[in-house]
Amino acid sequence: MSSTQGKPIQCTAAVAYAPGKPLSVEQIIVDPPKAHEVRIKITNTAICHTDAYTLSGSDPEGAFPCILGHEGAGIVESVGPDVDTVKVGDHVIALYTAECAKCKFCKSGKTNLCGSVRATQGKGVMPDGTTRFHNLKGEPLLHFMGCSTFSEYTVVADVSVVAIDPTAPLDKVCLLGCGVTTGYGAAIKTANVQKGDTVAVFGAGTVGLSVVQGAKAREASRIIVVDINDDKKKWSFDFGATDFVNPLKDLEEGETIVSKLVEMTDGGLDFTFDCTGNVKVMRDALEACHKGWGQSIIIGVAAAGQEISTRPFQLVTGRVWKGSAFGGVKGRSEMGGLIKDYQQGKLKVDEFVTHVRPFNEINQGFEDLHHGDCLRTVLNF
Ligand SMILES: NC(=O)C1=CN([C@@H]2O[C@H](COP(=O)(O)OP(=O)(O)OC[C@H]3O[C@@H](n4cnc5c(N)ncnc54)[C@H](OP(=O)(O)O)[C@@H]3O)[C@@H](O)[C@H]2O)C=CC1
Ligand SMILES: N[C@@H](CCC(=O)N[C@@H](CSC=O)C(=O)NCC(=O)O)C(=O)O
Ligand SMILES: [Zn+2]
Ligand SMILES: [Zn+2]
Repeated sequence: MSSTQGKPIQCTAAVAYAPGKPLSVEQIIVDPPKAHEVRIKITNTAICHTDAYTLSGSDPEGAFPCILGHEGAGIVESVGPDVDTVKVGDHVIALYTAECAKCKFCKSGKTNLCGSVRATQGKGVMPDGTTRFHNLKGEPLLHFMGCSTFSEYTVVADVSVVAIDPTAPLDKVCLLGCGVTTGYGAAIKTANVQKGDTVAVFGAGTVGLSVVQGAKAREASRIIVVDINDDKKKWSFDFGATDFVNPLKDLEEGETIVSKLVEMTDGGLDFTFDCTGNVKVMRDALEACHKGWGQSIIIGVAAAGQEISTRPFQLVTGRVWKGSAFGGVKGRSEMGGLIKDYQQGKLKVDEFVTHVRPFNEINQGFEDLHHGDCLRTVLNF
């Protein structure tokens, strides 16, 4: 039993008090876990583009003040009553896509989305409707995506955490909490890319490059990365791309990115993936699909008020628009397999860690995201 069990803990966290404002690195109080809750000592967290999106104020679910962060790993400090899936000392990854194994979604066998805690998660509270965080003035602080990994200690629902092999390095596998799993899973689960398929990936960030490595693992014949930043070219080839197209530089007069891709692949792609969150790119990605069967997978998160559009004829003629959350991966039952793939050298993770910073440099970590030389910044507590 830990000496802190059952007691509030004072620790460092980064509080998002208002959209568009830097995070405030300060001391907060983290209450003990209630029934079916787990308190985790976070050792490492990375910053995902989605954290920046919510902090910017573009997220319709964004509620402040809150503690952001959802790509984190750590060690269980204590558990509340009725928790039997993890125990004190377990090494864990927080899951923004819960898996309860009991709800209609989990039992359907058709989706990795779980209905057990999603409604309260979207409101920034624990399943009982309250928060476990407050600042030193006693003001409550909201949770985020059921994870809130930008705090040295966090409390999550027991369905939102998975124990992992303790030999896996937490400062690397924290990336399996979102970006790497999302892209890799989108290729191998949502799209289920097969040997010989042609694939185009729009946006060569951590998510897009993870799609690339999933497509490569499935032996896709052509993996074309489309990105507006030439600095992403080398990484694209390193992760398995066969071609790189920069639509700002590589198009002839009269050519569009759609016509270029259709021409490169004799009629269009078997699979395309949007990993940008830009709705115009989503349209291009759909329209670059092969007539009759091409599927376009939307992964990117678009700002509030944005909508996708295309001519319905694109769908009438057999192209399919799909979405993917957390790569279609069921976190509690499938994370162990991804960790094994990583440990056996089949899944690249370390290569995404381009920047490492102490936790108190978190605001500089958000700045890193805007630079072409950054895939992921990992923060150490
Ligand atoms: N559905 C899900 O489960 C998840 C969704 N996401 C979402 O996925 C998206 C990608 O995340 P992440 O990889 O972390 O983000 P990044 O910002 O690292 O990657 C996005 C990439 O797209 C490039 N890009 C921007 N605009 C265009 C364009 N018009 N055409 C081609 N490329 C473009 C960016 O270039 P530049 O660097 O020059 O801006 C960057 O290289 C985000 O929208 C994120 O919110 C993330 C995780 C899970
Ligand atoms: N809150 C946003 C929705 C954001 C979103 O689509 N999130 C992705 C994960 S992004 C991770 O970095 C997701 O999994 N969505 C499924 C879900 O249940 O949230 C909004 O309201 O637009
Ligand atoms: Zn994310
Ligand atoms: Zn469920």
